[in-house]
Amino acid sequence: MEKVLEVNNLKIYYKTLKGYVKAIDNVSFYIKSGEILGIAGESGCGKSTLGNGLILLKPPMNYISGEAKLNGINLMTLSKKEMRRIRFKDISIIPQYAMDAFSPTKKIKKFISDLVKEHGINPDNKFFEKVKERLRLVNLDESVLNKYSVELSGGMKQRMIMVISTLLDPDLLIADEVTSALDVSSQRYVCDMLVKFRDLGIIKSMIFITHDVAVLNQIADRIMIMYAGQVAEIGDTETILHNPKHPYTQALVNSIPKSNIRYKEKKLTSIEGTPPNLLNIGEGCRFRFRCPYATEICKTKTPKIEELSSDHQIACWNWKKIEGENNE
Ligand SMILES: Nc1ncnc2c1ncn2[C@@H]1O[C@H](COP(=O)(O)OP(=O)(O)OP(=O)(O)O)[C@@H](O)[C@H]1O
Repeated sequence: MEKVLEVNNLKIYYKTLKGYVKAIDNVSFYIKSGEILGIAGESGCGKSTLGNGLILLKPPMNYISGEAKLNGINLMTLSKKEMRRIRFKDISIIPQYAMDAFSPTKKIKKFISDLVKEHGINPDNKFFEKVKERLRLVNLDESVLNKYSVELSGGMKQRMIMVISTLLDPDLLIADEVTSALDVSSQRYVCDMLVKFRDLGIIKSMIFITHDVAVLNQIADRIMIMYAGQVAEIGDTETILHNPKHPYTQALVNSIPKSNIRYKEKKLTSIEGTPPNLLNIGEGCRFRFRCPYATEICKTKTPKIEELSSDHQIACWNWKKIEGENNE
């Protein structure tokens, strides 16, 4: 099994005047070649810090320890120059709010030309033939190249961004909240397109970040659930969405409106409380303040990642007890 990305005990903190915000705190996971890993969790759990940190570690982000190896090379210790060579080509990101990144004063063609020139690529006719081929793939007419971004709809812009971010066929694409500003049918289209990009080998693998765990049913092979800067549970999509073991994953999945129940009729079971402040946060399970199953050990010791199978990991002291109670 070829691992495109291997993250081990990664810690990325924000340095602030009051201390460290422990946004990524001892996070480990991997992504196999050809795989789409969904990352979900509430706002502030560290999803974007993880995605952005893999691409560009910039202040106040501080790399503390651990590793994130892309094809065996630890991204965390690369120089700025080395990272610039890899970015866009080997690892690429569609950042949150990417749609706002287009310049209003540049036509799309000029925007693309300037971008690729920064990465040492000559935007000649041959290059634009490839761009047009990719545009056809996402059902965009090549005339969009001569338009300004304001002339494109939200869905068109998102498709344009998918094309641009994958132009150099990166091994790993990080898609951060790419569906959150879209209506349901555009969401589905974007997911289908990204899967197609993977199936065609344009990208090898992908991290798909979202606050909406339900979307992952359409796109992810495996899912990593994060809570307050740490991993709560990782498993294949079927397990996470239909047989989760961590109480946080269970609460998150229970809050998904079921498709056979009309939204208004379904009383959503929201998770009471809010995530903890990550500033100088200490030991103990970070979910304990909201967890109905928390016990003494949860207050003092951070749960270790336990391997239920090679593809299913969980960080909860009490998952077996919870399972026993649920089965009673
Ligand atoms: N520049 C910063 N300085 C200090 N703390 C920050 C900074 N950016 C983010 N944080 C904190 O880091 C933690 C993780 O934030 P992050 O944006 O990665 O979460 P997220 O899951 O992507 O949330 P969202 O979906 O709202 O972007 C949060 O506690 C957040 O307040």
